[in-house]
Amino acid sequence: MEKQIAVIRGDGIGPEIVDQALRVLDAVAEKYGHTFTYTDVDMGGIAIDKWGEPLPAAMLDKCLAADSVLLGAVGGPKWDGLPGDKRPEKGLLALRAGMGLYANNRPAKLWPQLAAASPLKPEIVEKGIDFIVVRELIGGVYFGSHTTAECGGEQKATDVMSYAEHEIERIGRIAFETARKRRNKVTSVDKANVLDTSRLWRKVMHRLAEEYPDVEYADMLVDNTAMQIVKAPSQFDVVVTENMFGDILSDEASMITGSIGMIPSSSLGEGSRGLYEPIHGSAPDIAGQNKANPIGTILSAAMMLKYSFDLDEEAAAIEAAVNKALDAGLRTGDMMAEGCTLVSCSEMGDAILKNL
Ligand SMILES: NC(=O)c1ccc[n+]([C@@H]2O[C@H](COP(=O)([O-])OP(=O)(O)OC[C@H]3O[C@@H](n4cnc5c(N)ncnc54)[C@H](O)[C@@H]3O)[C@@H](O)[C@H]2O)c1
Ligand SMILES: CC(C)[C@H](C(=O)O)[C@@H](O)C(=O)O
Ligand SMILES: [Mg+2]
Repeated sequence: MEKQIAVIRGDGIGPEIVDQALRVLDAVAEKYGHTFTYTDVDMGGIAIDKWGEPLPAAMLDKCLAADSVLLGAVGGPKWDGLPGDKRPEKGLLALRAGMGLYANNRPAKLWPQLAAASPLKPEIVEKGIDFIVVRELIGGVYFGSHTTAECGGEQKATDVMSYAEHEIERIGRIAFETARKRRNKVTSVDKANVLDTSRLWRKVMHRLAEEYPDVEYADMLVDNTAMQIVKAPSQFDVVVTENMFGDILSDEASMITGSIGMIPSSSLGEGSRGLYEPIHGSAPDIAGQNKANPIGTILSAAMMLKYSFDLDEEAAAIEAAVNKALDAGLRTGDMMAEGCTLVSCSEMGDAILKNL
């Protein structure tokens, strides 16, 4: 199979972790007789420095012309002072919207080897942590208008949150279909006791739940969900929610599985082309030190093989190679535990490559 992949290394630890994922993709290509070619795309802080904007139109075009897109992470303190529409993160939002990627799939699955790295009590961990946050990705407050204006002698800032029924329905369908392939349970998370967007969200989800009578359905308020994720995570199978709630809950969900550095994600729209990225950020505190955990990015590459290219066996081979590295007790600093061996980002890459 021949595939062309747009590669966005981005900022901070982005280049380090993406390089490890590309080594793994190359090894898979060689082993299974595929050809993967890569097109470099500048996005985020590096694009601001080079081109004056976080996602130049030509860079979005490169992504739209590719079969899929692999991303490290963007952002960092260097660009923090910039206005909202000029920041590196704006490039990421423009990319997601420009590619029409409304469905962000963020698995929170505990690798048994990392049970000791979870901050939860062992009796909670033992019950199992294996759920998916299905996050709406191109609507809500992220994409409403953002303004700051003078008002009565002080500044007033406004961010508008809105959702149309069709935006809720399409992500809801993804959640119900995903649940059918898993344990048949959807928890829809909202703030319907306060927000109109959430009341509409709930109405549309209830309509869909009637279409999927075989799927167990529950509503949950977002504050309670934040609490339930640490108290009893085994109750969740598919958690579907709007953009900002999904951003926050997926970081929380990642941490109970041991480390945010382990969690991959896929972002998909109508076609097979997707954006694959770890859920964490550019980790400026450890950037350039070869310390970052590359596994979230490597597993994102595996998700790309599976969801965009239908290469299930190849994706499973990558997951098995990661599993072996964890079995051997290799850990980057973020998930280090007693009795394990501390390795660098590239050494983790070496081990996963060897296991392939
Ligand atoms: N998708 C993205 O590109 C993305 C996602 C989240 C944050 N960001 C941006 O990243 C910058 C830093 O954000 P932040 O510090 O709030 O979040 P972060 O996820 O970058 O880091 C939070 C903490 O987790 C650690 N961490 C994250 N990924 C790790 C990995 N792979 N291995 C080991 N440790 C890891 C970091 O060292 C840090 O202590 C900000 O500019 C933010 O906007 C980008
Ligand atoms: C960097 C930021 C815009 C982004 C988001 O909020 O979606 C990040 O936190 C993520 O989780 O991918
Ligand atoms: Mg986030």
